[in-house]
Amino acid sequence: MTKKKDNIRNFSIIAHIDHGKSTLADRLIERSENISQRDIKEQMLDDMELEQERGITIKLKSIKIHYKANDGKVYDLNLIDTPGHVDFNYEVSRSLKACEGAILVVDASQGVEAQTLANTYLALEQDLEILPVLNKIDLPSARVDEVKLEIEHQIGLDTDKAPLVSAKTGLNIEDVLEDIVENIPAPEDHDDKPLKALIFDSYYDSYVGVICYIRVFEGVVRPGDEIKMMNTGKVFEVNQVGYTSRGRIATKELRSGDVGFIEASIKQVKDARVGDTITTVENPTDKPLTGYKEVLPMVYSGIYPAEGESFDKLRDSLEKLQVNDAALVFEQENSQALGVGLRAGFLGLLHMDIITQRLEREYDLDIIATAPSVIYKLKLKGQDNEKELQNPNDFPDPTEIQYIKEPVTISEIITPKDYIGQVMDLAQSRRGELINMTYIDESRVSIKYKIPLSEVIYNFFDSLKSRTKGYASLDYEVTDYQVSDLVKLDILINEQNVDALSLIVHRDNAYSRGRGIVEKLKDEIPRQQFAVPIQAAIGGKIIARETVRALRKDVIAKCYGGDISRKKKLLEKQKEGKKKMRQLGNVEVPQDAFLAVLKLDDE
Ligand SMILES: Nc1nc2c(ncn2[C@@H]2O[C@H](COP(=O)(O)OP(=O)(O)OP(=O)(O)O)[C@@H](O)[C@H]2O)c(=O)[nH]1
Repeated sequence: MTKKKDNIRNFSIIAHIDHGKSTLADRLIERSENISQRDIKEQMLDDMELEQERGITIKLKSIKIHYKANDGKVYDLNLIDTPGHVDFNYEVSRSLKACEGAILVVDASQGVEAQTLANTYLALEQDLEILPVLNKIDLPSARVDEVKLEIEHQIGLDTDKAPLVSAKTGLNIEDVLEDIVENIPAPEDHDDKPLKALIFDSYYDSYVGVICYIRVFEGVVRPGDEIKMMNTGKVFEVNQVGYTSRGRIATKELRSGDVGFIEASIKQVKDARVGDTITTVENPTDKPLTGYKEVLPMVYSGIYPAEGESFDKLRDSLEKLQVNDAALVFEQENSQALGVGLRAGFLGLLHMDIITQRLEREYDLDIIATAPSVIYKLKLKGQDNEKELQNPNDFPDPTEIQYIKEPVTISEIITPKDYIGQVMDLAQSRRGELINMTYIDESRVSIKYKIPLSEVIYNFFDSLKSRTKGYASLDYEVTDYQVSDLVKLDILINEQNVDALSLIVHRDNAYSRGRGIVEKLKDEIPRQQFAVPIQAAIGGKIIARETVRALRKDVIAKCYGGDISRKKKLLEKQKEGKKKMRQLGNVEVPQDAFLAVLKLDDE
């Protein structure tokens, strides 16, 4: 039998969003012997500013907790943080692979939700021991017994001994730590084998280069070792190894079973990709760990500097973000309407939102993002190969198309049964095909649909939330490509095609999308000296039209001598409108108009 590293436990915390994962992590870390209560920042594992504001976990990290258990022994508990959003599922799976077990946090007032299940499945795929914990038992709305039953019925986990905690007040936190020590398997001892370590996160630091967070499965790694990334083939010399606790703490080596970091003067995270296997050049292991995947962007959008901003600054800023984000890709593109910009690929809309917000906040840039598009597969007549298509402006002449395929998802929606009707309405309006519907308990159902990805990314989640008063949850995965009747929808302002507003849509939705957009633009575009027609068209055929009527003389002249505050208001309004205008031909269009197209809702 293989020897075990009996003083080590490697675990993650998994949960549905907002069920208290980060709060519980903080409480566990507080119990660590070498960190005093005072040093704990709120939400210690989520230390990026944006993460804190949005209350979500984006970057993975690990932290070592020294815990003296009831058996009198001191354990190294390595807590590995996982992001909580579907966009980052691959990273979640790599983090879980680094562990032997997972704490499944379930909010005792909310019960099992879509992501509770989805994350549990991810953990089961990695063969982890899963320990359920009921959180928020301090809430009057907590329904411990019911939620225990839900966990037993839906997930099949025994909840008899599940700790009942309040991460907020710290109640029963000790039970969780004891549960970890007793029930999560210790890692195996393979110190004598060649090095085999998994990168489960990598992060760029401007002083030391990329810091790789790793789990060593076999062998030992020390400073001075020449290491090789088995999937990318890159070779580096290790400068330092160690673990994270209050900060990064250097050690002389990391051995099998350990979780820690490696620094090796690596310049960009692309060279130390999440999921890659590290071995040594001198004594390499024969096979890399399984499950490595190069993360590929799912949605693309044009990112343009706003009026008065420099393109070079935009490109430099995105390059800086890319150093730390292997999933972010971009290339230059030109728009007639918006000039030189970049076409960037993202894992999903949240990822896109995070990047655009970071550009605005950390790099102080004003940008315009065009409507996100998924990646289509296109085959032209007389050609043998499919091509990828993600920019509406590359849409070919329809007569040349043999077929276009679009990515489709399996989407699981969990909702209270009172909202089944609304959910089905929504899914059907988004070209959803029902796969099945199962009752989770008397009050809630899980509904599975096959829905095109483009429909899921287009406000689906927000519409779902508003139709179900926030109760429904969503999880989706792209499973397939299917042939679809897609067209390019053009938007014309003052008879000129605005390429940055073009979209690829399903023919059945083209009319309503076109109508929605022209109506929205009519509200967004201020009156000019002349009437401005706004049209939506498919292949030159106009399908919707609105007109922004011409301005009547000076707006202020009318309230001459009148109420001064009203006059001020008007002026302010004009000024605000002026602030972010974009000249399209001879029409001034506010930048917000581009956003309006993105935010368009069908409610
Ligand atoms: N009443 C009560 N509130 C809690 C408890 N644990 C967490 N919360 C609150 O629930 C909210 C979500 O907690 P987080 O720890 O941020 O949840 P999370 O699961 O980490 O969320 P993500 O990182 O966004 O996935 C916060 O407002 C917490 O203060 C608890 O035991 N009782």
